[in-house]
Amino acid sequence: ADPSADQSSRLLRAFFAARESPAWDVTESRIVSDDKDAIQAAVTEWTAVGTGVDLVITTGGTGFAVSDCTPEAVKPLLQKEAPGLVHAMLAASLSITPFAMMARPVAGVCNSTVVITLPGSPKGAQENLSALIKLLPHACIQAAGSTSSRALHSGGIPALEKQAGIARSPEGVENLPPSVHHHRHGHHHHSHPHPHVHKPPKPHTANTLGASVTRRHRESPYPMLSVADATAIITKETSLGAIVSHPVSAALVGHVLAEDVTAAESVPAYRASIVDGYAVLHTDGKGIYPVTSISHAAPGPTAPLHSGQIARITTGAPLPPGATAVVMVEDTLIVETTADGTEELTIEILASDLHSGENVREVGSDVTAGAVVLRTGATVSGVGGEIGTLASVGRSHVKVYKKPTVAVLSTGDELVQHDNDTPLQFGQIRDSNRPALLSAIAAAGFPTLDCGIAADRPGALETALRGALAAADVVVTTGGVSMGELDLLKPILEQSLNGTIHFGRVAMKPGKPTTFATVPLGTAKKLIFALPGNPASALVTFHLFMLPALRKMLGAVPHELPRVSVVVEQDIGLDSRPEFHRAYVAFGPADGRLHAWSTGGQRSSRIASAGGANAVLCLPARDSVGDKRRELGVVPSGESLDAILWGQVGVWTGE
Ligand SMILES: Nc1nc2c(c(=O)[nH]1)N[C@H]1C(S)=C(S)[C@@H](COP(=O)(O)OP(=O)(O)OC[C@H]3O[C@@H](n4cnc5c(N)ncnc54)[C@H](O)[C@@H]3O)O[C@H]1N2
Ligand code: MOO
Ligand SMILES: [Mg+2]
Repeated sequence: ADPSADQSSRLLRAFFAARESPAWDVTESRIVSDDKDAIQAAVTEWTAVGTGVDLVITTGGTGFAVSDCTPEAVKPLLQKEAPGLVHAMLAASLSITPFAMMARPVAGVCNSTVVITLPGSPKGAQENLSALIKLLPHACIQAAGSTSSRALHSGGIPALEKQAGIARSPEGVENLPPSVHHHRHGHHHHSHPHPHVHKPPKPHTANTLGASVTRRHRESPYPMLSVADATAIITKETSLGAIVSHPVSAALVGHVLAEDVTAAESVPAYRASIVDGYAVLHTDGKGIYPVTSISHAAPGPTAPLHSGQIARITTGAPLPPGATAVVMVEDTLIVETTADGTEELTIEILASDLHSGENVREVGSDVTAGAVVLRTGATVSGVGGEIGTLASVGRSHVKVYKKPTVAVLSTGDELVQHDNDTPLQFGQIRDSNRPALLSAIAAAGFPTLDCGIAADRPGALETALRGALAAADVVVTTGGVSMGELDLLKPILEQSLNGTIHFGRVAMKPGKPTTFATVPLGTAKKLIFALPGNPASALVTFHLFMLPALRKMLGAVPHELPRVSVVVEQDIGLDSRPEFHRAYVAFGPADGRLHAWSTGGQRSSRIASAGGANAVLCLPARDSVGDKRRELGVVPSGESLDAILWGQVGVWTGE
């Protein structure tokens, strides 16, 4: 009777408008009288084949009053009834009020559209809808006949079934006959203006390749993941590299062993002297003895030693057979030389209480043949200990996990090679991401492949990506993953490369549009990190997401970068997103703690914020912290924060 009194419709529209990821688009609402034919006419129109409406909800007319006839009107239109939805609504309402016993909702599918009858009371309607809302995206996708994440870019049903749910079917409005199309966007109940009357119609495709800019998404269809969830997905999708045989050489450094290494031979392989001095029979004791032979650390036979004789010997040289101990030269005196004074003839042994084996390295006393000297999972460090151990037991090759080769591709028409010496044209910038990432990846020990710059055109991007995928195990791109009409990475990954986008947005600063995908290629599954174009965002997300994944492929345990507690030496401002604030971390000898300083302006375009940084401070979102920090909007100087280390910590010299 009075449309302005329609509370339920307003509340339900607000309910849908408040939901993001997935977003719902309420395209039309209408008031009809409690008349079975009028109700059926409206529902039939909206659920007709080809309209693309995913969901029709009614509110009102579900009770016991004489005029209540909504269930009677809707039920015969349903080709499939959904008693489960009805059950969920009733259960939710019954937990709130016993009057729910008198509700008579129906729910089901008509053509490709889900239809639900809600009660008329604003509160009841919202309670019932809340009970179903999590499941509705999935229900709509099923009803629309699409189950694949690929529909995201091909027709408007969002990815990730469990989270999805834009109120559209794959047919999309563009396929409608003109009359219906006109109706969908032209006909509105007079007192219920179209909710998007001030905006162009919502697009039904996310940067569909070849579609015009007017059809791009105005809200990202990708759910916003937490950093932890995004990390977990990457870890799950990342597998150990293949096991390969690698020469024991400097190039082995940084690899992780894929076998237990046993010693094929004993070290030492002969009884060797630990000191420079004289080999003796320990039972002979103090006294003057003739030097009857000489043993140097060199291959070759050594004459046997008998009681009453001694042999001059150097460190590491083989003991003459029969010798049982070695006396250091410092514990002897020279008694007699040859006439020309160049050779020793007799020596006085001053040491007493010699025991058998004194100053002797027995066979296998450093390493016994057959013993394990290095275990699977050991990292061959640059310290040299592992290479030295492998060399000492005679290994020429060892099994390791293959290091992934990483291809680096920059995208963007504005980019020029950094060392191009012609002056920049208006609108050009130098490509800083590629040299920065190539260096960071190489410094972390991974082989790299420079794939240059790809233009912001689907064909060029696809060709560049295919080349990178064919040549490398992991591909990293920068740019083209946000909301611009030339942000083409996501649609190309899905539509052209048959890839799966595992996530396309992360709740973090910088790095919000960080995208992670896998692409099947033959029997292999290649990883693609499509990082944001902003230079600081690219470096932060590389260290946070990609470097740990590369380390996992390598076999490193743990594969995460070290996380430590630091004392901040300045107030550090908090953002509404969890932030990774570039910082310099140094050890303070005075208090034995790690201290941190900001690298200055943190805007994601400012690559200098990563200059001098050896860590990022892990700042919680402002709203998530305790009262004091929230009020101040800062973590005050002197307080502690977690930091993720990117490089070696410095030492605080007090300056
Ligand atoms: N409407 C919205 N706009 C933007 C959003 C958003 O959520 N809604 N997110 C912003 C955030 S956050 C970031 S980060 C960027 C990400 O942008 P893209 O990944 O799409 O990258 P581009 O648009 O291609 O470039 C962004 C920026 O970075 C510069 N760039 C790109 N490549 C390089 C390179 N190799 N070396 C140096 N600089 C590079 C480029 O010129 C742009 O200035 O989107 C925001 N927008
Ligand atoms: O996430 Mo963006 O990386 O803030 O600039
Ligand atoms: Mg962009």
